[in-house]
Amino acid sequence: MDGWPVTAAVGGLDAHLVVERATFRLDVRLRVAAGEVVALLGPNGAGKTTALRALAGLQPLTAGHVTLDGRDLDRPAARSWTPPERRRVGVVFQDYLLFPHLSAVENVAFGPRRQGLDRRAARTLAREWLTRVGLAEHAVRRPRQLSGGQAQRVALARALAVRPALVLLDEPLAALDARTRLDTRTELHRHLAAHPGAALLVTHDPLDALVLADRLVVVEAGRVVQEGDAATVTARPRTDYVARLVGLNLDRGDAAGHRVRLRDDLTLEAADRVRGEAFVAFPPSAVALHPRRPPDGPANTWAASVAGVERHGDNLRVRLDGPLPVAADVTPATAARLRLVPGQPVWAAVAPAQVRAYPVAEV
Ligand SMILES: Nc1ncnc2c1ncn2[C@@H]1O[C@H](COP(=O)(O)OP(=O)(O)OP(=O)(O)O)[C@@H](O)[C@H]1O
Repeated sequence: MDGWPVTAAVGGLDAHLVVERATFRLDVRLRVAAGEVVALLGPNGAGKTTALRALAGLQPLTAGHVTLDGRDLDRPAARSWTPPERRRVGVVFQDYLLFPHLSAVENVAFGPRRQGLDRRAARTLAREWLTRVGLAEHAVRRPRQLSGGQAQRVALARALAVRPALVLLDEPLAALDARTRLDTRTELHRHLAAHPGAALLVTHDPLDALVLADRLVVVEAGRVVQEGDAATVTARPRTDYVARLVGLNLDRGDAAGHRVRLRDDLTLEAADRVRGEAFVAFPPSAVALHPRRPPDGPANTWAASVAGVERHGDNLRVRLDGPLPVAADVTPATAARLRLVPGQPVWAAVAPAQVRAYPVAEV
């Protein structure tokens, strides 16, 4: 028993997804309110696809439940199970985009037809949806006569045309080139914002998550490691994966007031006052590099060596070895002046005002 009330999800998704495999266990609780867009993020193999497949009904649960608008779709303990085609769930999956032998309008009309609409009404509805996604003039084309971006829009129209209580999108923009991706992202945002049901989106791209989602849920190794609105998750990462995703350096130590002791030989001064176990996070742009120990006081400086240098926008990103393995962003001029080559010893400094500290225990 997972102890969640059966009726909790009136108007949205309430799920406790437990899927056991030989070498992997997914155990994730998810709630998505009607009208809310949630992004599911995580590294390769974290269980994102397994979670989407379980919600769609393509992967039965081992335990837990999927409850949509107050109705159980899967609850092994009660032997309750609804097959995929009877779930009010629309999917936009990479390996399941469109029926290749049907035209765009037939693809979109397929779901409404199966829901009982007659042929003419289903086609009218499908044409309305194609107009809505800007593809009215492509209605009779087959999927192979469409560009990747157009096929993606038809797939979205097909998913939304059945008025799903939940729409699931698996990396909806991954296959698109940069320009198409930008336009499609903007359009997708408009359609998801207008969708009255719940929406769950899997992505590797933090930008997609920030633009499209109201809330982020991060999974690693089958578990939720962090969730919250974009502002909180990006400002207060709680795992290395999330820190990399949002581009921050992250470490943890023991805090007393503004001081956080990370190692015996390294204490950082932070902008925030915390007590007990704490994370510290700061951006690579806050780390200054010096050839020698900076003269103006020992606060937040440490000796390091250059592990590697890579391009990062207009600047260079320097990976440092030493007591604090962090990244520092420097201008090409600074890199040249410091002769930053692998193995080079440097001094790193970070201003206390730029170091955020927050408790490890979630409040
Ligand atoms: N059919 C399967 N049989 C057994 N194990 C599987 C199967 N499909 C996936 N797995 C395992 O389940 C785990 C989760 O895989 P899943 O595809 O859900 O991850 P993901 O987060 O979607 O990853 P990616 O970002 O790489 O798509 C992995 O360890 C994977 O190896």
